[in-house]
Amino acid sequence: MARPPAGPPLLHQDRTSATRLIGRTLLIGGRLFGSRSCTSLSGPPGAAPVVHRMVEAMSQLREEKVQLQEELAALRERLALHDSDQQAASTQLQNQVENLKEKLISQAQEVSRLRSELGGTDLEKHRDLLMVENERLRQEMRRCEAELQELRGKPGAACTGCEHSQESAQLRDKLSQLQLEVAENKGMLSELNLEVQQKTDRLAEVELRLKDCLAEKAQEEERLSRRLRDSHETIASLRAQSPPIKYVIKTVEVESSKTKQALSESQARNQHLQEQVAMQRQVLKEMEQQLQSSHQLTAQLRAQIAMYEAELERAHGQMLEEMQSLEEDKNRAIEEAFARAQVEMKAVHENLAGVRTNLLTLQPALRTLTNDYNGLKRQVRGFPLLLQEALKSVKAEIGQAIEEVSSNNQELLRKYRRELQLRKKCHNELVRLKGNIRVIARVRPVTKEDGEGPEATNAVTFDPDDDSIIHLLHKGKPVSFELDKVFSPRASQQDVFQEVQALITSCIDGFNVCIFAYGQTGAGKTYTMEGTPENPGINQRALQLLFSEVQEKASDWAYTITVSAAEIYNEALRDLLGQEPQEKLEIRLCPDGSGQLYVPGLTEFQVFEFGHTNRTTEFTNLNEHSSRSHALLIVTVRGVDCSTGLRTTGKLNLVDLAGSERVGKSGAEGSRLREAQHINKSLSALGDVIAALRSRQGHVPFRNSKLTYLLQDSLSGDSKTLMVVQVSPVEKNTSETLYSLKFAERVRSVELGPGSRRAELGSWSSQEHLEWEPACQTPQPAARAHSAPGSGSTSRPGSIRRKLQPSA
Ligand SMILES: Nc1ncnc2c1ncn2[C@@H]1O[C@H](COP(=O)(O)OP(=O)(O)OP(=O)(O)O)[C@@H](O)[C@H]1O
Repeated sequence: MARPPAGPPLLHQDRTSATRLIGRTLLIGGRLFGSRSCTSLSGPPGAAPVVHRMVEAMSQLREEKVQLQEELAALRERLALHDSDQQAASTQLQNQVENLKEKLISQAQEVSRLRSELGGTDLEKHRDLLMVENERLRQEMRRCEAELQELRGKPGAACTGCEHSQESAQLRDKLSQLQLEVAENKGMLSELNLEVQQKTDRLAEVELRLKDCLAEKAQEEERLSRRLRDSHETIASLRAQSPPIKYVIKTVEVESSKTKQALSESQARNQHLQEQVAMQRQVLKEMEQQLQSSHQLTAQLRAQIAMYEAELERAHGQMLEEMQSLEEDKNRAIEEAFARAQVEMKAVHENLAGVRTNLLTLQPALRTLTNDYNGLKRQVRGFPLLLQEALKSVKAEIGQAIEEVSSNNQELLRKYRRELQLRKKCHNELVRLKGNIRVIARVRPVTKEDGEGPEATNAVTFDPDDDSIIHLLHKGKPVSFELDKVFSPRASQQDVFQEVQALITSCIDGFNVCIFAYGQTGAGKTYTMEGTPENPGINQRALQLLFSEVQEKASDWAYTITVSAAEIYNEALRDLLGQEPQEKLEIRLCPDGSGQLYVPGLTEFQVFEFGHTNRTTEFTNLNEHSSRSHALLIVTVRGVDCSTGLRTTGKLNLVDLAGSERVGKSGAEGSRLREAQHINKSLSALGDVIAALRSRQGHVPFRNSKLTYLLQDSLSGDSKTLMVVQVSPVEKNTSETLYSLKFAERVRSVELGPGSRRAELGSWSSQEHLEWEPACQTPQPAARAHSAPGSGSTSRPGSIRRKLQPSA
């Protein structure tokens, strides 16, 4: 029988063929046993048919026997084939196990080789080397430090100065640099140590795993070989037992499949182990690379250390050289110094000899000096006493000097005041000569009409050293004005009159004089000009003065004083002493061609009596008795020198102007408004005249108002003019005060020219002649020049202003 070709001992193929075999065997068995049972049951008792059937059965059995024999042969053949397959498979397994063993052995060898090559020994060696290197560097450092210390301690080092210290500093720098590098090396060493430790640990782990793998492999191997042995035994026993072959074949087939499965498992495990080995190899390779880089690093470090050592060596050499040169310098310097010292010593010795001889000659001088010193000492002891006496005398001298100085000061002050007076006089004289309008200011006291509160506070101050200065605080701003004289609220009527009396008396000498009071309503104009019965003002005092002056001169001069009183109310001039006070008067030029003005029909009283109170006053919001008209008191003094016949005429105009309040502020309306408008118009006309006079214009607009027309004589060159600007001190009136003071300053700068005296020999002018008879020729008491109702001696002095009833 031909054996089937030995195929690959694959488990799958074997399993299918074995299954087919078992199936056929069972089929054959079935028939076999089936036919047997049939034979035993169906034997007929007849001969022929029975024999026939038996023969048939026999032949059938023979066929079947042949068939079975063939099948058995085939089975045997197949069994032999199976045996050879199994043998091949086991051989293959054995080969595989052998291979694995070899591989394991080689791996173990490789591991041991790696261990021997790269393992702990080399790394440890490397580490040891680094440690040794480190130790050597430390020793080097210590040696450098010791040298440095030694250099510092050397005596010559101190005198070498800054060069040595620079060298030392350099060395110190190098040393610190080396220390730094050693520290870095130390760090790297510790890192390497750590790395080596990690690698050693990993290697031990790999070894352990390899050992485990080997043990597993050995176990597996043993198990497989045991099974193989079992399989062999089974096969042998199968071979020995051929009759129950079917069962055995089946068992073998089952066993064979299990074996195959185990084989495949062991192959898979083998695969896994191989992968692990490959991985371990990879790890080992990486470790090798790391070790390589560590080697390189170590080599670099070594090179650096060698470089530093060389540098240190060089620095050390340099330092030694420097020290040597310094030592030489020092020795040289010492020698030079020594030589110099010897020379100097010699010179000193020589000097000493000279000094000794000098000393001998100086001894007598010293003796005298000692005597002097003793004398001085005695003097010094007595010095405090001397000093005290000197101080006393000096103090006395100083006291005397101070007294002298203070008396001098007093004298100077007196002189200064005198000079001041003189200056004033000179100024006044200058003013007179220049014909300036003199301007004085008078500040009234705060009255209860001013009210209370911040509006009634004082806004005017004075200069204590200069009585011509007035300060005004207007809206928080201080403004100063300089006038000819400023009277504070404390000034009396007499004080003010004293200032103007010289001016008044000059009209006895034939001068025209004009005094007018200007200012805001309620600022005190009437008070200054008229005053009160108890405390009269300029008007009354002027008349009194004139009368007393005239009386004093009565022996040589015959004087006549006449008085007229007029008011300008709403631009109408009215006679306050006439019979018809409502009659309007006109101002005319004198027909004598003198250019003088006169008022025809104006009542003129001779003697010592004057004006009745026919002055227009009215209530306003500002002043209960506010004057709404300009009031004029005209005093004419005519004199004749009894011996020479010289005649003089002086006119004194005393004007109390109406209040310069603003229309809006006064709250006036109707007839009061008209009054205010007229007053303002006349005052602005006065301003225009002043402006024209200041700027020396050819035309002065005197005729623009009755007031300026009437005052034309007083405001032109023939007259001596004085303005009293009345000032309210309170805060609420500062705007008006400012305006008044500005106007006053403007008026002050007007130059009218020196006043001229009206004196002439011969007759009076026709007008005067008509009105006056000289007292020398017919001496009589005061006589009326012009008849007027109510004439006669009205000796009661009083206000020349009259009061009109509000309804008038
Ligand atoms: N120097 C002063 N001492 C005391 N009282 C004064 C002084 N000056 C003015 N007065 C008082 O102030 C008030 C106003 O004064 P006065 O009537 O003279 O003002 P005025 O300027 O004439 O007013 P108007 O323009 O309205 O006539 C009066 O009561 C007056 O007595």
